[in-house]
Amino acid sequence: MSNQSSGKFITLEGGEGVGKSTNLRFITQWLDSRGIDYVQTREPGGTPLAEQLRTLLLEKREESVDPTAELLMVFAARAQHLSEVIKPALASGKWVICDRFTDATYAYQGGGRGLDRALISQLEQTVQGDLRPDRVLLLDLDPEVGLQRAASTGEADRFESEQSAFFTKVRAAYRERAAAAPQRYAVIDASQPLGEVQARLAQELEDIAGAA
Ligand SMILES: Nc1ncnc2c1ncn2[C@@H]1O[C@H](COP(=O)(O)OP(=O)(O)OP(=O)(O)O)[C@@H](O)[C@H]1O
Ligand SMILES: Cc1cn([C@H]2C[C@H](O)[C@@H](COP(=O)(O)O)O2)c(=O)[nH]c1=O
Repeated sequence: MSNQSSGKFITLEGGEGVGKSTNLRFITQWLDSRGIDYVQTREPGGTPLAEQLRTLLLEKREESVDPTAELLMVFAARAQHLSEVIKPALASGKWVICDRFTDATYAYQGGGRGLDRALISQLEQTVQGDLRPDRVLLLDLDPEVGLQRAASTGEADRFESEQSAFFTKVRAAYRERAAAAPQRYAVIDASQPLGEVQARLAQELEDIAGAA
């Protein structure tokens, strides 16, 4: 079930370097041009506490991070983000544009780390109840190309430093989820020139805005 308020909950997903930041700017310009009231946020993060958890999750460290510990940190940040930011915004009728959400958990912790999807689903239900994004905009790209693009934007974090097999599994998990619920996912070929990616995003936004 999607959210019950008048606001729309849109998430932007994909592997590393697929163009999320670039396209988030396009999405917020589109919303501004329509006079739609929105909150732009991200995961992990979006509140001071959740941003601290983000730093802990992304920074490279000597100690290896237990996958279940990683999973619980992601959901701890999400619980805080939902109660402080996402739910209040949706309840007040705003759109929420979130850079990653629980699909990233299924992709990175489920696909990449190999954690049990049933455990993720249990935590999802506990933390979110029935709240799910109205539409997931999935930027799909060969991870090799994405990592090359990401390399141009700064030093690799703990996730970006994973082996290529990890990102192959992340991409497969995203695509699998999208194929299982095509009405909720827009899979956008992010290898296309930016203008074409953004034309497709605009179509999706029109469609979401037109939906009841
Ligand atoms: N469709 C595209 N074609 C070619 N280059 C692109 C395209 N989209 C984005 N880029 C470029 O790829 C690089 C990474 O883009 P961006 O920072 O938006 O990705 P990101 O998904 O937010 O990355 P990260 O995972 O590092 O946060 C930037 O230099 C951007 O200009
Ligand atoms: C929400 C979420 C995120 N991650 C990972 C995926 C990325 O490598 C980083 C976030 O950085 P970016 O700036 O969005 O690229 O966190 C994760 O592993 N699990 C999650 O649920």
